[in-house]
Amino acid sequence: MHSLNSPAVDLKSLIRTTLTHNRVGSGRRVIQCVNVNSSSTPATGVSFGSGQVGRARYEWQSACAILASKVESQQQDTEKSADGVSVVNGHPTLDLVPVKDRSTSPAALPKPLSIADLSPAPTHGAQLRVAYQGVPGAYSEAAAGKAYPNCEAIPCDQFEVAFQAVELWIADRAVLPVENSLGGSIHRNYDLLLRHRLHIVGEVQLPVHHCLLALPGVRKEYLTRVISHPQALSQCEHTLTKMGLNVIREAVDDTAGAAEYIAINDLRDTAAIASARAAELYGMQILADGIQDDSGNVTRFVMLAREPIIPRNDRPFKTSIVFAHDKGTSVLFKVLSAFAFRNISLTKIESRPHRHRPIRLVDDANVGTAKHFEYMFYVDFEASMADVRAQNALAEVQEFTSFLRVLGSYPMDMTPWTPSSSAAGD
Ligand SMILES: O=C(O)C(=O)Cc1ccccc1
Repeated sequence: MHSLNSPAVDLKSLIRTTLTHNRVGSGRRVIQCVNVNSSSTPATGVSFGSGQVGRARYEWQSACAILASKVESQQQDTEKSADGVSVVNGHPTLDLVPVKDRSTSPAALPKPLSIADLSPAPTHGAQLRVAYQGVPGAYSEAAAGKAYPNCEAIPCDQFEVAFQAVELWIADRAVLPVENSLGGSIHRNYDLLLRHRLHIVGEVQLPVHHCLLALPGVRKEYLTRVISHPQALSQCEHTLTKMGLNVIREAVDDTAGAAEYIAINDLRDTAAIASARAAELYGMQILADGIQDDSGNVTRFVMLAREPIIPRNDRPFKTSIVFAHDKGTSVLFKVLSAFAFRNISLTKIESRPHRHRPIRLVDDANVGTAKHFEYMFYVDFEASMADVRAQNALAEVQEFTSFLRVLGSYPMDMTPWTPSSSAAGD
């Protein structure tokens, strides 16, 4: 997949370049941020609701982080309860800054945060800072606005950067798309949830209404290429074919970034699949509106924070867990029955290859060697960790599993259902 906003970078080596790890005094590990980009143009965050509140990137870079063991995320830690600091989520309204109030020049829009910006913010006001992957006009930005209407949305060039922005206190929350009703799970983001130590503190479901965008004056017949986020491409696949477009599809990091790329490079043979807001921001025309294959196209995002919220029982909650077992998948039935016996509904189950032990070899002298795949299972269920049924179910699950972690217990998005209209006519 191409990254349009920045050249392809090896994140690990960038982290090594940007952050020097020292030991001080007692042997405590110190992560020292090096100002690698002090001459760069300041990046400002998009503010929802209350107008633009700029925050200069060089301000962030002026301070150094002393954050013991916060950067290197550890995998496979067992967390069996969720308690801590309260965070509110799930506000129903979307309150974006009107595009006409802002400059429409791409150069005036906030630049996505990159790994070079990962030094901590100075003390800040009450406005919540929410990191998302993409550039302004991305659906993740809209999800941030739905979850936290008055937040300052901070664009990041990679998901990894959005996670680290929260871990390093540059942002208070990260918003992460995890699944789509048409395209399915965004697998990479499940892996990131496991690799990092952030907690899921909320979810929002966003109806996604895709448009086909091109530069002004470009006609469909001129197009040879359509670029977008892989999820957006797959959500519009049938409609693109029905439209008779003879184009190659190319995956890029985010939808709005695709529009920005076309605008910056004056590409007259390329269209982007992105939001109407991205069209306005980057001066693109909408060639076709509502090109998702299904009008009920909805993406689920989760909000992440450094601390879990205190689970409650007075409104619908969901809990997300991940578990593994070292003796294959036979444990799955037992785990699922722990929920079934307590009448707890599962809303989602996903399996991902076990990163450290993807294959288990079982030798049978007579017939050869069986190669079993090993998995991490992600399960969402409809109960709060404050609910004794959920506590008992997890106590039982713990008996069967070699690894169990509660990713978060958080309020369900209960906003009314408003499907977006689609060109597919279904
Ligand atoms: O690329 C974006 O705009 C995103 O936020 C990711 C995405 C892509 C397609 C549907 C929903 C979210």
